[in-house]
Amino acid sequence: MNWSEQEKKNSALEAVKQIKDHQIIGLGTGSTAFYAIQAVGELVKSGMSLQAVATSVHTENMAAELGIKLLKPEEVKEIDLTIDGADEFDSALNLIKGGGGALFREKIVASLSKKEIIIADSSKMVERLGKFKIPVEVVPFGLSYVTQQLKKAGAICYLRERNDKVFLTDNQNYIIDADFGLLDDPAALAEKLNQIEGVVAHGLFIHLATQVIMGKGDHVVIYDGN
Ligand SMILES: O=C[C@H](O)[C@H](O)[C@H](O)COP(=O)(O)O
Repeated sequence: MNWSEQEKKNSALEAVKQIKDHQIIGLGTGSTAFYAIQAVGELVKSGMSLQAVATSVHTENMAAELGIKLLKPEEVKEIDLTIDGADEFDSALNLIKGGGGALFREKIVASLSKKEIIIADSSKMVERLGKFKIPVEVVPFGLSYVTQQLKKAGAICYLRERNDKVFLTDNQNYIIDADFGLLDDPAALAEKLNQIEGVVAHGLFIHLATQVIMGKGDHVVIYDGN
């Protein structure tokens, strides 16, 4: 296992230690969340009674294979603890998420969660957010309008593709990867993006993370939010 995979795994295993019996757990999406989902599967196998809400179809499938009992978000009032990855985080624990396209469900699950733990390898920590383009999920009907509005706001826009086809999210929407450069004020930009009709969700997660657990070499560093 290379160093970044080891950091991902260490951060995931550290986060999973916070899970208690009978909790409802939010399961993230991506290559870091993968290790956490595996570890939750182990806890269930060892006899813990856990239920989970998944943030993507991919995670849903993985959890089902591991025998983790799944709930739909509409069936829960709140989630005790969510463990998810991020593409970037800063010292205020603001995040960019959505590299895998799961941002909308991830944001709903994060918003339902009493505790949102972000797990990451050390490459994800940045001084200023924005090197990673901001994923913006858009209803196909609104593509042209939203693209124009993002450009007006200063972004260079890339419609996400996969295998030479337009990428579709689990919600059958498109993703525009919006390059705003390095951000001076992520919260202000998040507010601006929230105002655009046709935007389902964007990848700026402001004040949603309770804690970031970052793998660094062979240990982990824990950052707590305010
Ligand atoms: O849509 C995907 C999610 O936001 C992921 O949590 C994020 O892209 C980080 O993924 P990874 O752990 O694979 O770097």
